Amino acid sequence: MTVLHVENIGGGYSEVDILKGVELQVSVGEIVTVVGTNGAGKSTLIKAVMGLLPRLAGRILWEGQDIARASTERRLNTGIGYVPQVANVFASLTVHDNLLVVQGVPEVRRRAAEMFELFPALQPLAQRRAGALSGGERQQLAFAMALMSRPRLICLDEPTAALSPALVKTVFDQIVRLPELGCAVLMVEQRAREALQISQRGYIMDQGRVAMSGPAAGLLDDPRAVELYLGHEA
Ligand SMILES: Nc1ncnc2c1ncn2[C@@H]1O[C@H](COP(=O)(O)OP(=O)(O)OP(=O)(O)O)[C@@H](O)[C@H]1O
Repeated sequence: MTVLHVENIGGGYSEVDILKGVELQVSVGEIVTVVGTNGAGKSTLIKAVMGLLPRLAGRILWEGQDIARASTERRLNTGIGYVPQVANVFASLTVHDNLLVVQGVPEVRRRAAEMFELFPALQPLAQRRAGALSGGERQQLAFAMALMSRPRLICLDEPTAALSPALVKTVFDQIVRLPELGCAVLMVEQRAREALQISQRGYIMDQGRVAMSGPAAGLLDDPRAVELYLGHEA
């Protein structure tokens, strides 16, 4: 069952179109990855889904309702979670307080306790200021904050950016578990091969358009996708 249907969207930050007729779907239980060339519009697509793009044409159907003109707050409240690439935690607050300040969460202390079970590495850091976390710890906190409201879809903007190879694995391992929690994933990633390896389906973007799409395993095996966009296995 499709939960998110991005229907032929266009738009951008000014009068120049960055997205040009992008079509994309995410179903229940899926991990869907968007990869592609630098500047292709991958992060812009995530911003469009979250209502953060100044100019947008087309429809974004969330569980059948068009949310293309809804506020970001409403999208968050209707079950879409978001982990931005930067500025994704409050540096001056403790880890625990970062979880407690998430808006509109019932039984917030109990949910925060659940997050410490889900991300055990955060438990001993509960009283540390988030500004003093490592990159990987901070990313786990950002995930935990997004999961506090039990979203049915989470949008991740380059979740492994600036992480060491060991931490990249930890973060991808966390992402793989999200569908089991009832949360589908739409992720934009520079680490194209690794991200597709944990995904059911993928989209390859080039200059604001979807150049190729399909089952992730098929894209990883496609000579044209490998040659133009994914590179050969290391
Ligand atoms: N806030 C902004 N204002 C104006 N133009 C922007 C803004 N953010 C991005 N752009 C432009 O939009 C285009 C697409 O950027 P975007 O960040 O979506 O690409 P991307 O595919 O995520 O790239 P990368 O893989 O390099 O992160 C680029 O030309 C970029 O310069």
